Amino acid sequence: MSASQQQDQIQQQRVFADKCRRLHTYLLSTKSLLQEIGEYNRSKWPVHYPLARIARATQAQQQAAASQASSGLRRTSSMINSDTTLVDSLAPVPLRRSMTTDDFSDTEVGSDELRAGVDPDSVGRLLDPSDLSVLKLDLRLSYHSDSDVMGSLEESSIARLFDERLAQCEIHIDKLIARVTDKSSKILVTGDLNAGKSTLVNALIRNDILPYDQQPCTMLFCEVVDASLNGGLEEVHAIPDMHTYDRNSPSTFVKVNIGDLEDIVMENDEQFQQLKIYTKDNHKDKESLLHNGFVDVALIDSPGLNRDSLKTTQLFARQEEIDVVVFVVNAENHFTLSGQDFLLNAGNEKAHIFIVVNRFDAIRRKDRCERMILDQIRELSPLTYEERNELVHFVSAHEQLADQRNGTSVATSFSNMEKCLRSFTLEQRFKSKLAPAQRYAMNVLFDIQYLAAENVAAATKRIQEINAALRESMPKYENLLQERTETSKQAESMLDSSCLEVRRHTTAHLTNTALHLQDVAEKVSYPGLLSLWSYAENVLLTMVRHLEHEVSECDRFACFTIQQARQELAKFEEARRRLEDTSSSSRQDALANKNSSGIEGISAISDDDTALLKLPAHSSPANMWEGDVSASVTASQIASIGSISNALDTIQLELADFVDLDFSHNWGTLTSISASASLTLFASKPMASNVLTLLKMSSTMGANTARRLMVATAALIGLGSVFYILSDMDATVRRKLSSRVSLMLEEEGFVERHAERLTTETSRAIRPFVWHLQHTFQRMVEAEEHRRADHLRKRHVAQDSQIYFDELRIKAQELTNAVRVVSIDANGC
Ligand SMILES: Nc1nc2c(ncn2[C@@H]2O[C@H](COP(=O)(O)OP(=O)(O)OP(=O)(O)O)[C@@H](O)[C@H]2O)c(=O)[nH]1
Repeated sequence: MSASQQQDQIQQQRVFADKCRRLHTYLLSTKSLLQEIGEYNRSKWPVHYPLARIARATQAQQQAAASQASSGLRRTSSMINSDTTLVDSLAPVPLRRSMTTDDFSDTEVGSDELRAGVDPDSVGRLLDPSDLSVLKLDLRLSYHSDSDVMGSLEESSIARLFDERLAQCEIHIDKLIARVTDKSSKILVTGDLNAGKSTLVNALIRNDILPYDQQPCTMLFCEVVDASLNGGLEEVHAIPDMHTYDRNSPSTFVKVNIGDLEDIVMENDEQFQQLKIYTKDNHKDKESLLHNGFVDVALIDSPGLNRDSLKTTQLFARQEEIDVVVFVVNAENHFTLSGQDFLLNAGNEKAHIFIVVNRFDAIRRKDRCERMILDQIRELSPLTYEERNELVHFVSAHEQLADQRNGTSVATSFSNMEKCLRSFTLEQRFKSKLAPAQRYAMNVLFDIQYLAAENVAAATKRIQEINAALRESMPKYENLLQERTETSKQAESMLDSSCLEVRRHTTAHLTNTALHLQDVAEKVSYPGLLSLWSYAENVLLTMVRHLEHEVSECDRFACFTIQQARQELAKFEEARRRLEDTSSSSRQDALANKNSSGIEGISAISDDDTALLKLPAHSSPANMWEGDVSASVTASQIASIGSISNALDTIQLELADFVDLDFSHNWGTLTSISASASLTLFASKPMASNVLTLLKMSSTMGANTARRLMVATAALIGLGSVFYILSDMDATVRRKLSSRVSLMLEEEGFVERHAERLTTETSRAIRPFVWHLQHTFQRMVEAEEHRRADHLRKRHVAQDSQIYFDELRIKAQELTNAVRVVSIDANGC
């Protein structure tokens, strides 16, 4: 190698190291974007995922694939079929069509639309559902049944699935980071059983170390590395767990004698995951793969593809850590179905595969074989076919080994293959090592842009919907406030007027009753002087009964007033219910519309609100408005009347109730009883003046005459008085008792007490209805306010999300451009 060539290689390694560093940084940034989105998805805004559109696109893709499969190439072997789901989920998703044509070559990724970020046209392209790749949710179980099933998935379930997908992407990025930072290159040698993989590895390192046989023999992965990586010691380490393996820690592996290698390779019973073989490359010059002076290379010999499904799955899983895939084809068999399937899947991440068609020595018509295999490669890996001169080689590893043993020169075809492989591994390390990481990062970043644009649109739509809902509900809210104020005022005023009416009626009615008690007593028949005592008792009882009756009358009036007030309040309640029904039905209509438009967030609020509108049990007595209010009022009034009756019962008949010396109240009666002229004369004057008149007369008539006259007069007066008293006895009883009862009622505040009692009862009977009305209105207002506050809160979240996703889209765009530039200035590195 000339000095200038060496300079070139050093320069290339420097550029490569710089690319690794930059890509490493961008992968970390991409990962932190994913973490940020995950956090946002979990805590603030469930990422809106265009599920239905993606389902439709997926179905279309599946149909297209099915029709392609039925008309053309079969993709899967029977052995792979059982693991398709697992394999698909492990394999990275292919880059979008526009990005796969040239594997990030300058001409392809440097397209104007990508350079400029996402312009309106490219947003249109990004919004194509089929464009979502890495972050596409794995919902194939639902796809085949019905796309509507996917539409029925709840937002929260999708958010959870999306979160899991993000976590998977982060893990994959971690592996890519490990790969980018890994200074060594790993070459996986794979292919069908008995294709000659082990023989090829031996030939490549000029060392007959790996066992080979006509029968299938390689049972586990054998990684061959230069002994210099083990302090120059040639050793074989059998490793049970690759994650814990450390060559300096003997507990993490079992050292195997090289002589026992064949046994362990052929009969591994799943005890070991891998063999690490530290050996010497017997190349004489610096053309050696393992020993190239620039980078540590590992050659990994793998079990045959169609060995068993577990091994095949492991092989697919290992692709992430593999830089170069050398696919060994048996020239006698061409590509088997499992080989075809492997190439198709490997192409998802590695656009270029290094293909070695081995056992070419056994082929008689070589040109025909070559043509047929190249035709297959064109179908399976077009990019590899495009570079077939460098990437497809027809060799005989077996002959090569024999030549080495014999010390004869290496066949041209084989040495050409070695040169190309070295070049592919060393000089095109970007393609083999960095491009998969770059491709994956680009896919993730495109997906982020796509989802960010989707979410900006979803947030904008939600803001518009919330604004419309707020606008629409504003007049209703104002109307509700007005209705509440007016109804409350009217209900209060009805309560006050009812109480006032009852008080006024009770006061007037009972005052009048107390004034006319004597009239009531007159209705009691007088049985005569001999039954005077029982007459007095009857009079008293009649007055009490009358009083009770009149109080009852007042109570009935109060009941009637309460009923009327309740009926009026029931009308208010009816109007309120109508208002409530109208607003809830219009809200349900709005909800139905919103749900059909796919915005589920609002429905969640409204369910809460409906619950709020329901009154608590204690505030909404069952059939409150249907009950008979009179019952409760009557119950209380009886107790009150009882207390009034008891007071009257304390009145005892007294002698004074039967005698009334005050004649002034009924002179007419007295006149009729004293028929005599003298008495008429006396009766027309006060007693004192009568006596004076008598004294004057005595001076003119003489003393004896006057004395006789006076005695006669006195006797007459006495007799008249007695007669008068006896004949006026019933009136006296009525008069005296009525005045005593009146006096007692006055003293007890009979009228005021009943007026107060009935006013209180009326208030107590009506007040709950007023409260209920006010309370239910208040609940309606609160529910509406809660709904409005919730709308505002959701709008705030949507506004934040709008800004967040817009910024996220820009960040992802910038990062996409930065990641893309890593390959633009590749300059052949
Ligand atoms: N004629 C011919 N035979 C070859 C060639 N390469 C390998 N063989 C033979 O093919 C048989 C299988 O070779 P291996 O290297 O064990 O094949 P393999 O792909 O590693 O086999 P498994 O690991 O079991 O899948 C052996 O007998 C080899 O000698 C070749 O180029 N020409």
